[in-house]
Amino acid sequence: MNDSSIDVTNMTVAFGHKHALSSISLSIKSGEQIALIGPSGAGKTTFLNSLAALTVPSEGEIALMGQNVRNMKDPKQRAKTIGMIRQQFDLVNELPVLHNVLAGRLSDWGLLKSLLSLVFPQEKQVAIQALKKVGLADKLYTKTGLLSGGEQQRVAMARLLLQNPAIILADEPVASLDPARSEDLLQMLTQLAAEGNQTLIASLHSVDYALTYFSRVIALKDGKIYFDLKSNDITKDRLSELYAIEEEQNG
Ligand SMILES: Nc1ncnc2c1ncn2[C@@H]1O[C@H](COP(=O)(O)OP(=O)(O)OP(=O)(O)O)[C@@H](O)[C@H]1O
Repeated sequence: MNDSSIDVTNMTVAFGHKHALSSISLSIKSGEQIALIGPSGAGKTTFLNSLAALTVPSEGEIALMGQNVRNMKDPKQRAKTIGMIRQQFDLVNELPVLHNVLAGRLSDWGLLKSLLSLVFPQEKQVAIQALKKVGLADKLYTKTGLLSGGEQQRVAMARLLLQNPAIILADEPVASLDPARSEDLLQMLTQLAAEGNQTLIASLHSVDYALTYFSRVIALKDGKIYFDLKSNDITKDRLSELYAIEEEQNG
């Protein structure tokens, strides 16, 4: 049975006196696709970073595939469990596209073999297949830094295909893309995750994209869950309340 579930219990993340997240509890089943929305500063990035073990909660527990994240020390196991696409893509600009995609195998192979892997034809074929899937087969040997933002995002997705984690986290994956490319990327990301039976959580600033591409939407506000609903059940009023700018009460 392919388990890629997530269970968060009473998670609080504090930065000094500031509570970026307060007592968050939720469960996500294997294969669910979830959009994370909410105003700036609501805690979306902090939530994703906590699942990826990049931020350590001050209280509470996170279980990925039934295992406590705190005990997941082995980088190989972590890479098989969680993969993250971030706004800055984390690609090496000086290297060709193909090398960046093969870096998806880094945790399996170590740096040297990943870089040398181009001499192993079958590994190269796997990377080429991934690049074909994201529509970049003609850019194998292009220097990654010369690609547009949208193309670089696709390289990051191809790398994720090679890493093949059980859970995919995407932090504002379309932030730097125009509307057509944003739709294209979200379509591809949700389709690839569905094909791989991977759990997907993507934070998005666009409510339209959240409602179009995701069946469940979790809204954060001031570090708390504001709502956790099926897309079909979300009303305009709830969204207006979520994004309302609260006036400072003076005097
Ligand atoms: N390393 C940090 N140190 C101190 N405060 C932080 C740190 N990281 C986040 N915060 C604070 O925690 C809160 C949540 O930030 P977070 O980046 O998670 O929000 P977000 O919902 O992702 O925002 P945005 O949509 O603007 O990216 C904010 O008030 C932010 O200033």
